[in-house]
Amino acid sequence: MGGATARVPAKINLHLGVGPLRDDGFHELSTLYCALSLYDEVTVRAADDLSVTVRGESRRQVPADATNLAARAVVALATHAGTDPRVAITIAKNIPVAGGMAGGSADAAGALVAAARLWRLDITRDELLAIAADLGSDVPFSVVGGAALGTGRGERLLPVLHRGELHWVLAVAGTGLSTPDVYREIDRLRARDEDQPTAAGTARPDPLLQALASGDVHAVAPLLHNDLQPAALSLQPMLRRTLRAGREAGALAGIVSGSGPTCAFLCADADAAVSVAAELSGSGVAKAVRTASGPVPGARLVPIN
Ligand SMILES: C[C@](O)(CO)[C@H](O)COP(=O)(O)OP(=O)(O)OC[C@H]1O[C@@H](n2ccc(N)nc2=O)[C@H](O)[C@@H]1O
Ligand SMILES: Nc1ncnc2c1ncn2[C@@H]1O[C@H](COP(=O)(O)OP(=O)(O)OP(=O)(O)O)[C@@H](O)[C@H]1O
Repeated sequence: MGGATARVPAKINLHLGVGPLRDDGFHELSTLYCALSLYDEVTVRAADDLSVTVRGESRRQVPADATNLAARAVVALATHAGTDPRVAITIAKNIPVAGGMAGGSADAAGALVAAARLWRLDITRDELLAIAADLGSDVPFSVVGGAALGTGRGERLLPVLHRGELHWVLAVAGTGLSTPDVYREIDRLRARDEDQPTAAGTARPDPLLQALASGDVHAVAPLLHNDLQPAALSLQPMLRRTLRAGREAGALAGIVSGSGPTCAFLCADADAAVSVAAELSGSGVAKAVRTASGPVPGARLVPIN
């Protein structure tokens, strides 16, 4: 029986502005997404039952049942298309789990793209993106990739101009953070300290957009911003040490990635990233240290040889 495989990148948010809590339980965002060269691979094959197999070091942290976001994606697509959803899904997991890098969203996006191919669906990009948005706020970006401005709850995307490649070091923490917990914590901190001088809210990050278009990493570095960082630091105070260690190791800037706890360090070039990664690895502040670059394209079918 045939199969299809999609390769999907992780993401970081170069800017994450969090506005007010909406009536539907989501926060209004203004975010600049960037896809990074750290990939999961999702394969779907026709089968007698819907099943999920996860491979990779972190496989035990990922549900291998119908609650897996990739399985939910396949069911949502099959329902939309009136197709039998029974496929065997295999996820080669490489993106940190519960790390703030949209790992589950990447797998959902990969499952959509691979299943659409397996079933030879005649589905428009907009239909696919609408299904993606129902699965999670980050899923449309995992489909699209590159660099994009996200508004609404993060699902409304506008591609942005970017020049050159940015080089990153990622410090992966030993314990994950739950995204809803981090949003709840920012609400708690905001209710406590009504004055939020550093919050970006829903303003568009124009200076960062210009810096990204110019391709000047030294202009980009001081403009990285994450409104969720105080909440992630409040829940995992050790991350302060990680951020300090990255800067001391020679990174131009460091931020918590999305809802954390992965910390992302922007470096001057690929050589600098290798040297920062080596130094961070020795400092013992992270469970794992990786290098990656971006922006890279979103979910793509892997050609079958
Ligand atoms: C932190 C980010 O990764 C930044 O890109 C995203 O905002 C999170 O996106 P995601 O993991 O796809 O999140 P979803 O699965 O859509 O939502 C999970 C939970 O996160 C919170 N959530 C998410 C997105 C948003 N704009 N406001 C929120 O408050 C809500 O409590 C929601 O129930
Ligand atoms: N395919 C999947 N991969 C990883 N986690 C999954 C998957 N499906 C369901 N989950 C569950 O979702 C939780 C969040 O995992 P995920 O790796 O997506 O977090 P995240 O990267 O912090 O998300 P985001 O950056 O989108 O907020 C995990 O604890 C896991 O139990």
